[in-house]
Amino acid sequence: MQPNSKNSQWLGSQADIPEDWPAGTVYLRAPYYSKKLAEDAFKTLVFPKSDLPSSERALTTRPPYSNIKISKILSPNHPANGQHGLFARLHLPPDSFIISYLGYVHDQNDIDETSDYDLSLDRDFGIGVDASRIGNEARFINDYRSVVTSPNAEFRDIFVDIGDGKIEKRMGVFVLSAGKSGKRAKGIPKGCEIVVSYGKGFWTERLKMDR
Ligand SMILES: C[S@@+](CC[C@H](N)C(=O)[O-])C[C@H]1O[C@@H](n2cnc3c(N)ncnc32)[C@H](O)[C@@H]1O
Repeated sequence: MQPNSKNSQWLGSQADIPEDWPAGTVYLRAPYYSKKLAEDAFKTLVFPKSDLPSSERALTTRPPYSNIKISKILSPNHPANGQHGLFARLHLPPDSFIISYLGYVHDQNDIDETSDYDLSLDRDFGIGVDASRIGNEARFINDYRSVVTSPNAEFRDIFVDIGDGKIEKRMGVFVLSAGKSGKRAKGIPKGCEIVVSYGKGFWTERLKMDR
């Protein structure tokens, strides 16, 4: 994998690579942009700080992430038994930011239809982030179905301050809010698995491919 003009700081130093990281998958510390990504699409993702709407807040985030841990699932009742999942290393309060989802940023002309790690980043430009071969800890987040009764985290747009006066739009993983009734006020307790909803569409496509 070679850097191109759209990429900087994408490869982690060896010191950043987390325990249990799979051999053969590249660990990223920033998104890796496809060289086929059109310039106008790229400019909607990386833009001057002065263009960030005043309603938005810029985050900073980089490894090592002390709040989470990749672990192998060793529970016969878990539908992803034998695979990995992402777990809270400490208590994660409601609405708190967990990590950004990093991977190969691509458009619809450059898509791996078989990937189970491709997350939509910008619907207008048809941009996705595919973490099947390159990514960070977020690629290990499982779907809540048949694991627990409901998700405890979700994806939200985030804006990251990447220095040099630039902002980068990414997908971030957040703990769900406490909810009106406060039933999620606990957030995610230490040791619990972080799970999202992939959406019914993920599983319908999966069933079609399995046929
Ligand atoms: C984005 S990956 C999640 C990380 C994956 N467990 C791993 O170790 O690489 C998505 C894949 O995880 C598995 N998976 C995630 N959630 C699942 C669930 N609720 N039930 C069954 N399989 C699940 C499926 O194999 C799915 O294709």
